[in-house]
Amino acid sequence: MDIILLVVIIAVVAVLAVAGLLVGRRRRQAPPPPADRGAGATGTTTAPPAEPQVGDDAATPVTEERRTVEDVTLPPAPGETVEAPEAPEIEVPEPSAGRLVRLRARLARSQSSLGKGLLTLLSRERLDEETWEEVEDTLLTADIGVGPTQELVERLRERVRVLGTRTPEELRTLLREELLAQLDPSLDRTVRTEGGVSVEGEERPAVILVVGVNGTGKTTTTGKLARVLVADGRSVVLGAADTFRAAAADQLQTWGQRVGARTVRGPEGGDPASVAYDAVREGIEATADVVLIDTAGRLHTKTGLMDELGKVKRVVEKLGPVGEVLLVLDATTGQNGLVQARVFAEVVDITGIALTKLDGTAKGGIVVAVQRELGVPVKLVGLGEGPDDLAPFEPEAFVDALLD
Ligand SMILES: Nc1nc2c(ncn2[C@@H]2O[C@H](COP(=O)(O)OP(=O)(O)OP(=O)(O)O)[C@@H](O)[C@H]2O)c(=O)[nH]1
Repeated sequence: MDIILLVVIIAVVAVLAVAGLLVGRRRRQAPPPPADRGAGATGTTTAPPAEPQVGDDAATPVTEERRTVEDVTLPPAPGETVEAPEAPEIEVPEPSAGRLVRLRARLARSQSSLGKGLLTLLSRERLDEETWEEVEDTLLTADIGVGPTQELVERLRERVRVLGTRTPEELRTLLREELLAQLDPSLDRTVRTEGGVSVEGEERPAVILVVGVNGTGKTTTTGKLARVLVADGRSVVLGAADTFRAAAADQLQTWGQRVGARTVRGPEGGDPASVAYDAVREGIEATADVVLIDTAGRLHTKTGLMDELGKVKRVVEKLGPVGEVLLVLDATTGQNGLVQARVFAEVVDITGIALTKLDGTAKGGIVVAVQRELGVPVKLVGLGEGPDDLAPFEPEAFVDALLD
């Protein structure tokens, strides 16, 4: 009998000890503060209580209001249609035709010292040596370059001499013609967006490589160009081959999303050529009209740049031809821009120039200088930070704005 009593006592003590241990462990696992549970439920009295979390103490009383079936989002019943989450609104950019005319006031403002300055000088009663020197200085200050300046001054002197007396109208016409001649209006300035054909004879989207030093507005220009192309009825795939900076890919993707263009990107620091290849493949699969590839220009040595851009081009050309290599130059950097242009031209065949930030400099003459330097036309000009502030370059509209 005594033994049975002893066994019962030992069993009771053991059960109590085990129960004590369990309760102690639970207490140590502090439950999360109520505010952390269920984002959005904080601060409101009507919000449904949060879902219980793993590790919550079942003994903690639920003091919040009970949720009703209306408060809980239930999974759809079989066959029930669910509304898709709202897609980001796609913008309809304005057509590219006539953009330069729209932006004319901006050009007139920034370049007035060139156009109006020249007109004022040429309207002087006596055109002596000193005045011609001032004409020359005005042209040089506007970064037209030494060769074109000498040519222009020579031609102006000759024509003014032949003209004799000059009316303001005659002077304007004369200056307009001579400035226009320096811009060479006969150059083909269309951005090449016709698709190509692969070596196997299959149709391919047009491929445009955008190159240039970082900070010139390259990524912004690629994004703006996507808008220009979409505005003109082309479907576009973007390739974020500037893999050095994740923010550049994010920036490009945002531009793309705004006009419904997909952006192909790779890991930060990944192989730019591989991103470019994937972008073109995506363009082929999606039967896009144009694949626009933003490349990196952060390379300090010419060999590095050559290796990288050369590789991007070679790899892309395995899929189809590259129709256009656009060099982005910042007009505000003046002669430095020309140095960059020279380096890039040695590395890759440039087919067109996009000159940015013309709204922020009086040095519009760089258009003439860079065309002369590379023998390649300026095809696009950037005239502001707005999404539609990139315009196809039209020499006539440009000169008219200078002389406004
Ligand atoms: N005023 C003006 N600003 C411009 C123009 N084009 C670009 N920008 C600005 O120039 C700055 C640099 O542009 P980005 O596109 O970031 O330059 P990036 O060359 O791609 O440089 P990374 O992003 O470092 O590769 C941005 O603030 C643009 O808004 C232009 O035509 N006019």
